[in-house]
Amino acid sequence: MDKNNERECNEDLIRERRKCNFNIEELTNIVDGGKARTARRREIQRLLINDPEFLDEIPQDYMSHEDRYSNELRKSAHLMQKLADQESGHDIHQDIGALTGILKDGNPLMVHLSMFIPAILGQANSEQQEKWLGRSLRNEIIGTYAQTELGHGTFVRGLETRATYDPTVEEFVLHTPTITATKWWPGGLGKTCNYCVVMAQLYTQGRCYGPHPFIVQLRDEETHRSLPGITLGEIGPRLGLNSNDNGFLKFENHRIPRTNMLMKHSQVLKDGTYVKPLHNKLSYGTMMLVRVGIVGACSRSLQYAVTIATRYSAVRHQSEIVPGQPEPQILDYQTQQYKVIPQIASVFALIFSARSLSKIQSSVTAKLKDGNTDLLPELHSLSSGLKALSSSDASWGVEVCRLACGGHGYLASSNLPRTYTGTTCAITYEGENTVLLLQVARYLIKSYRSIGKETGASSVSYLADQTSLASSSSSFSNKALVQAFKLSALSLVAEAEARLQKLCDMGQEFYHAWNYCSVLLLKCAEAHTRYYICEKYEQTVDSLKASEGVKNVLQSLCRLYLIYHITLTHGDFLKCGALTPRNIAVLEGEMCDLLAVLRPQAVSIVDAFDIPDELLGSTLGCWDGNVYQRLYDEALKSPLNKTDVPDAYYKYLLPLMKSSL
Ligand SMILES: CC/C=C\C/C=C\C/C=C\C/C=C\C/C=C\C/C=C\C=C\C(=O)SCCNC(=O)CCNC(=O)[C@H](O)C(C)(C)COP(=O)(O)OP(=O)(O)OC[C@H]1O[C@@H](n2cnc3c(N)ncnc32)[C@H](O)[C@@H]1OP(=O)(O)O
Ligand SMILES: Cc1cc2nc3c(=O)[nH]c(=O)nc-3n(C[C@H](O)[C@H](O)[C@H](O)COP(=O)(O)OP(=O)(O)OC[C@H]3O[C@@H](n4cnc5c(N)ncnc54)[C@H](O)[C@@H]3O)c2cc1C
Repeated sequence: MDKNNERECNEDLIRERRKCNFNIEELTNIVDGGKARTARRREIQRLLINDPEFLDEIPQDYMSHEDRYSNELRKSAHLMQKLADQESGHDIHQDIGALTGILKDGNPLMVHLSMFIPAILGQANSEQQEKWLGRSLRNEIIGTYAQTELGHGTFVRGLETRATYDPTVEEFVLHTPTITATKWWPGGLGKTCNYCVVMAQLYTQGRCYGPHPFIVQLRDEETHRSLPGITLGEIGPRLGLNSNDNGFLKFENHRIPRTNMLMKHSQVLKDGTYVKPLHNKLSYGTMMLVRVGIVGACSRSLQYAVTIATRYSAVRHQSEIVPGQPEPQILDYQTQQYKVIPQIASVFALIFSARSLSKIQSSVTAKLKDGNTDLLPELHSLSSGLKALSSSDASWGVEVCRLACGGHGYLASSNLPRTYTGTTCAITYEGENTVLLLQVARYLIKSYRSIGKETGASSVSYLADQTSLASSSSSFSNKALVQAFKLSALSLVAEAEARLQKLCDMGQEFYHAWNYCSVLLLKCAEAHTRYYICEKYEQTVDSLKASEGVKNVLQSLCRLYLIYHITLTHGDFLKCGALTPRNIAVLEGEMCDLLAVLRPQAVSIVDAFDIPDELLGSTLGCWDGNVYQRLYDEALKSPLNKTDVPDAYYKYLLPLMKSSL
């Protein structure tokens, strides 16, 4: 589609784009993280969308379960080949964002890329990397990450799969002792992978040392048949990601060499001696890495959904605002703006926090190389909190966008249902959100109780700022609003700690008291993480070197985000005295003003997300706004439309209609 050719475009969208008062390309560069990254993303996307191999013969929704898998595997394999062929040496992990949308409904190689390779990088020692990293990067072996079992997902310490060391032959014996110990869920495990990293309870010299990672060959490298002692299969249809062949796996006393235990952090020596790691949660590192990646992935899903909903809201006309006048664009309804525009603001919140988290991760990783694990707990807390809030915000945001498109949003061809099912899974995988938030709360309470001790953890240093509990501000700058978030988080942590302490003073065991306070603890974790997001948003926008137009747009979006979230949880702000009822009322009024200010820029802001139509894959969200013709054309692809009268009519309906004669 030629974006300069207005003649092909819907008139409403032409008018919207003429209202733009900022430099779209500049905003695109901010979204991508710089001009060079925009250029690189575009180059990759051009490479993909001009390739007919990525086209589906028929829409996926009309394919059988097997055909869907096969079709996505075909495209995934082609994608890997294509990226490997590029002389410019694309780093698929760096460029993962550029690939969003090319593969639909999951892809069978996703966990190979996002977990198997990172597990080798993060958990294997140098000899092991020598053996497996190159092969996995060249796709000579394809792997997954098999941790979750039928009986245990969250509680990793409760895993039942055993790896028992046999020093006589220097092998581990992998065994699945019960039905509940069956590995269940790993992406690509069913039919695609021939290797995997298995998390199993390590037994040596008669002692259990807890879950550790092992690399295990599952299938013959020539025939792809599952190896003796291994039972493998796919777990069946899911809400979404149906081409991911999530699988099950059982071991029957399956033997692997000692050197298949991933030994970067802990080791089992030939005689069976266990050498412990620097920190006992280092074996959870792969999960932490992916949690960081999920924050960015969620911002991309939301970009897709909000691009669709905003463009459609500009094209769609419905009802009337002024009696007797033509039907307005639905984007002119304030309630519609309230659905869509905060989601645009949320995209930037997630982008900026993802970047900040990535930086922290890099510095913690660098310190780990020098044997310093001091900041690991803080990274665990931040990555858990941000993974949880980004996935729940994005899932809710995508669903709001779907609802904002009325009936058409329910159609598969809008691409909103699939965007939703592809996002909501992130609430569950890589650590169920409630569970991760309770990990954040654990860290907060611990930090609160150790006020005065120097930990070097900056994200919780505010907990020591007791004076701020008394100081509600009368100013309403963005900085002042961020302070209100801080006050609200601090006050919730203080309240939860006091409640816990009171219960313990009354004789309750700490763990019972913890469970009894866990709804409040969850709120603490959410408030703390929201404060982190708001602070990064405000700081990033404030320090941004940008043109006036772009800066104004981002400042308005940031302010909308702050106010929107205050209004959603205003009780917490009132309770701690950070804001008064009058303040809240003023902010609510200002939120409506901001919606009106941002409304004329909405289409241009989502244009700045720069998602090519071929990747957006939506009848409602295309750049040209030619919504109705596309909806009609897609409907014609339904196999039911191949004949005027379907066979099922003769088989079932006709007999029913004639039965009473
Ligand atoms: C080069 C590659 C680059 C990039 C690639 C990366 C990303 C790709 C990009 C985008 C991703 C997009 C899409 C996603 C892709 C794939 C998703 C598809 C597949 C999904 C896979 C999975 O779901 S795998 C399975 C995931 N499972 C879980 O997450 C389980 C959750 N449970 C747990 O983590 C733990 O059980 C628990 C943390 C809840 C509790 O652990 P437990 O051992 O029982 O804990 P306790 O003994 O109670 O101790 C708690 C103390 O331990 C500390 N702790 C816990 N975890 C950590 C950690 N990771 N690090 C540091 N410390 C940790 C905790 O703070 C407690 O400390 P105390 O001091 O308070 O005791
Ligand atoms: C699409 C998808 C892909 C996946 N891919 C993989 C993969 O590649 N590899 C892999 O190993 N796994 C994978 N998983 C599994 C995933 O990691 C687990 O489903 C997840 O960790 C949650 O565990 P669970 O299913 O056992 O839920 P449960 O832990 O049983 O959770 C059920 C409920 O119990 C609550 N709950 C549990 N523990 C606590 C607690 N301590 N405190 C309070 N509430 C609690 C939860 O909040 C939740 O409401 C995948 C899952 C999905 C959905």
